[in-house]
Amino acid sequence: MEWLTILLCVTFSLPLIFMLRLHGRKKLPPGPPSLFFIAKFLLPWRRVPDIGPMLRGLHARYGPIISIWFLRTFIFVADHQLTHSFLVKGGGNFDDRPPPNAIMKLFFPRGIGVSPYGAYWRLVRRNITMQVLHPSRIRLFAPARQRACEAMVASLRDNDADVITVRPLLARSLFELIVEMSIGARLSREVLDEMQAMNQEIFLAMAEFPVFSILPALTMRKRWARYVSLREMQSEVLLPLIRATRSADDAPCYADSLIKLRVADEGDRPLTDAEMVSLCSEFMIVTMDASVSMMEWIMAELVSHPEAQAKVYEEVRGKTDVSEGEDDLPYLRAVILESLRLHPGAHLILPHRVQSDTEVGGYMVPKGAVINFFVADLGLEETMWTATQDFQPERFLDGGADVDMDITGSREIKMAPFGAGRRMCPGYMVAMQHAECLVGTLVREFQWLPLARAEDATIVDMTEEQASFIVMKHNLQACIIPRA
Ligand code: HEM
Repeated sequence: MEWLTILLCVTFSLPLIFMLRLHGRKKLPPGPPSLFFIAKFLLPWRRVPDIGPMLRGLHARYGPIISIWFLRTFIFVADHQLTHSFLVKGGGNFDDRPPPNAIMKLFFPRGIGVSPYGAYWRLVRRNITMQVLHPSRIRLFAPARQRACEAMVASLRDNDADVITVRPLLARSLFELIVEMSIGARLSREVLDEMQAMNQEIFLAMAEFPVFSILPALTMRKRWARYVSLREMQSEVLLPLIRATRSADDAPCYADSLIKLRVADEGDRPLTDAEMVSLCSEFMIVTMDASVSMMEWIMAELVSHPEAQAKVYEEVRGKTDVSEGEDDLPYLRAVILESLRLHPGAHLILPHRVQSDTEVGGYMVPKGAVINFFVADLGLEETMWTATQDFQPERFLDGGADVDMDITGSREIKMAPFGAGRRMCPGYMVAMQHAECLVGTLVREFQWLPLARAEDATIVDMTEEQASFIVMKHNLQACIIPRA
């Protein structure tokens, strides 16, 4: 039944789409015919992230900026300078977001990431930046980081398994930390398990096949009903935690700031329950997988490169608190940057929407168009980097070619794992600090070795898989030796 509905929707949309594509074709960037795109991308088994690898081929054929018509103009950009022109030099013209798809609207209806450019977005963005992610606030969570690291090390010491699977270990420690930062609670293992499972289900829903997110009530009735009940559960679990009374001795958490926030433009009203649940779950769900994937790749590179691991160890040994953001771990910071260059997380950053007609690179970029930035290959571009395939953290250290690389891209974009411009990820500093803290602790306490396989005892399988992020196809497994 679901199949029949999809087929009918697509069939009846085709003539209209084709006519609309012809209209307005003149000055747009080149691109494949809409029909080709629909036939390839809107197949029922496609998932949202599948568009990344498809775009690589389209850019190779049509150039660094392409357009595709599907109910509106979609522009795809895969070039350092053009990305900089849009996101950094473009003023406010590209800082809007398109309306969220049905799944994002259900789970995060008033999240920062999906909010259109305007007063509400400025309010909630300023709030998270100043009240939670500002370095002075991050410092207050040092005890929480310490607890998460100690629990992680204890779980490894108590574990007598020969082989450690790294991802779930990192995911649990980071989740404990993120929960404490967002709702100020230290939850039991059972509650954390339940919340992690629920969040994972919501996260996977975000990558559903695009047609499902266009017409969910028609195309995926059963699944949609499940998602609606998940959203209800999400509110039931989170609201009491957000509204709970917290001790004045604890660091002020995200929920505290949301309760105090007032929307001045709307009669100075407080945030609604739905808004607070949206914002807290955005903090807990959307950011988790990106951070865990980043750390798993970093660990994989360190297991593959024992000489780099030894240098990280030299830096962190003897430090009780690894990384309090004092720039005192230059080599580990360089390892993180090098890993992000090679494994940038996602093919595309979040979509932006054009606010007024503009000409860029000789092409018309019309008002209302949705612009996507294909950032996955920026770190491998041979015109920008040397030895692109090699793992060389030294490039980011004194004397290295990229010592001045600016991850915010304000001067120049060389890689953009966190986006750039006014809608750049506000959590980039905390994400890197958490990586320093967790990875640094793992290396301080244990030596990490590849699995001893008969064929080659030094190889880690770095094959990528396109999930919601670019993840390791085979979760990193390693052997550990406690450091003396
Ligand atoms: C490795 C971890 C992370 C990666 C790779 C990442 C990446 C990104 C990217 C690419 C964007 C879109 C930028 C754009 O549209 O130009 C974004 C947006 C965002 N990120 Fe992150 N992020 C990470 C961790 C975090 C963390 C830890 C937080 C918060 C605690 C966070 C909060 C946000 C928010 C709220 C937005 C929406 C910004 C807006 O639309 O104004 N992220 N992130």
